[in-house]
Amino acid sequence: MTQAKIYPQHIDLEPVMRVQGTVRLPGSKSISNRTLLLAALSEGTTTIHDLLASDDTSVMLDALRKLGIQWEQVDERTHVVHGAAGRLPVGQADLFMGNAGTAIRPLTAALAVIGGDYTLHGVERMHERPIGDLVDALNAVGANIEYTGNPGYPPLHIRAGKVQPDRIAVRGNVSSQFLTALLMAAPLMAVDKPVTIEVVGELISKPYIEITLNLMRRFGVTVGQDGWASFTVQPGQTYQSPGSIHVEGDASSASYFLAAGAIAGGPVRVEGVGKDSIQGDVRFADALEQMGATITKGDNWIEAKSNGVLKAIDADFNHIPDAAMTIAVAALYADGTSTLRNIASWRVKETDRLAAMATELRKVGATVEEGPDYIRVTPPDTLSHATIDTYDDHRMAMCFSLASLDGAARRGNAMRINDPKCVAKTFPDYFETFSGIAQDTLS
Ligand SMILES: O=C(O)C1=C[C@@H](OP(=O)(O)O)[C@@H](O)[C@H](O)C1
Ligand SMILES: C=C(OP(=O)(O)O)C(=O)O
Repeated sequence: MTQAKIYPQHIDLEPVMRVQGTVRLPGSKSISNRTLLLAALSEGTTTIHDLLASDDTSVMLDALRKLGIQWEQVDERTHVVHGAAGRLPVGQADLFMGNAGTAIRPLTAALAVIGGDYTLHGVERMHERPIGDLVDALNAVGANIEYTGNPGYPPLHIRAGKVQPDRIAVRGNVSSQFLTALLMAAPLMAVDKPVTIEVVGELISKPYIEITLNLMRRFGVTVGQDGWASFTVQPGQTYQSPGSIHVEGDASSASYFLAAGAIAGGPVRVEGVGKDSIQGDVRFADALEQMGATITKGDNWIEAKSNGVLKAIDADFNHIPDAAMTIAVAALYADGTSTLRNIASWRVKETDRLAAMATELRKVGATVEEGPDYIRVTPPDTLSHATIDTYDDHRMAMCFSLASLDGAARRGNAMRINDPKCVAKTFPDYFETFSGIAQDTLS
C-alpha cells in the first residue's frame, strides 16, 4: 500500500511500481443529478439507491429542499424523494449551484418553465461558464430569465413567463447540457400540444443525451427523435416515479483506475459499471484497448491489465470529453506522440482544461502542442517530479495521480498534487481509493 500523505494544501504520492485490485465506484454524477430532478418532478415517491455523495449532488439536493421538495436519506446508500408532480411548492428561492453544470442547466430550464421568482448562482468559475445558448432558447419562447452579472453567464434571475411553444431551437456546440435541460423540461411545456426541440448546428457530447433520454423513459416519458437534429415530446406525458431506481457507478471516475491498470500491471477491476452501462464514458475502455491494454467486461464490472508499453493514440474524443482527460495523462506512458482531437469544450469546463493540461503535462517533462480544439502529447524518456496545480478541477487532480505510476518511479520522487480536496466535486474519497490499488511503492 502506498503511504499517501494528505495535507490541507497538497498530497504527495510516492512512486508506485505496480497496481492491482478492485474498486467499488461512487455513483454516476450524470445519472444522480438527472434522477434527483426527474424524481422531484414526478408523481409519486422514488427510492434512489447508490446516489453519488459529492459536492455536485449536494447542491442539487439542497436546491430541491429549498424549492420545497421533500426528500430523506434513509441509510448510507438510499435516498427517498417525494415528487411534486411538476409543481414546485416554494415559489421564491435563492439557489447556490456550486460549479455543477448538471445542476444549474437542467434547473434553469425547469424553473423557467414552471415559473416563480428564483435566483441561481455558483462559485466564481460557474460565473465564467456559458449558459447563454440555453437562456436564449428559453427566452425566445416566452421565458423570463435575466442575467444579473455578465450577459451569457450565471448568476441568473428567473421570473414567471409563459413557456408553451410548438418549437424551441437550441445550439449544441458549446455544451450538450443545454439540450439535456430542455429535454427534461419538455414534458412540462407540452401541456396540450407537442413540443419539438431543434438542435441548431453541431451537437457535442452526444452520449450524454442518450443518458437523458434513457432516464426520461424510466420516468415514463418517451421522446421522438429525428437523428440528432430534433426531438419531439407528445402532450399529456407526465413524469411518473418508477418506484425505485439504481444509480450506476461513475464511468468517468472509472477511467483513472482502468488507466492505472493499463499503465502499471493490473489487473484493476472497477465495479458498478459494465457492458450494459448507459454512460458513454464506458467507451474510454475502447480507447485503452486501442492503446494496447487488455480490457475485460462483465455485467457490472470492467477490468484493465497492461501488456507492456502503451501505444500512442490519435483519435476524436468528442463523445467522451471527461474521460479523454485521462487519456491525455495516460499518453505520458505511450510509445510515441498521442493526439486528442475535437475537444474544444474542455475550455469551458471547471477550468480551461486544454491550457491547464498542457501546462501541467509540460511540468512532468512532456512536449505538448495545445491547439484550439486538440492537444498533442509526446512523452519524455523519464517523467520528472513535479508539483501539479489543479485549478479547482477535480479531474486535473484525479488524472495527475497517474503520473505517480511506474514511469515516475524510475526517478524515485513523490508527485505533489496541490489542492487535492477539489476531488470532492465528484469523488471525495478519490485519493484513499487510489492508494488502495497501489501495490509496490519506492518509498
Ligand atoms: O450531461 C452531463 O451529465 C454532462 C455532459 C458533459 O458536458 P458537455 O455537454 O458540456 O460537454 C460532461 O462534460 C459533464 O461532465 C456531464
Ligand atoms: C464538466 C464537468 O462537470 P459539469 O457537470 O459541471 O459540467 C466534469 O465533471 O468534468
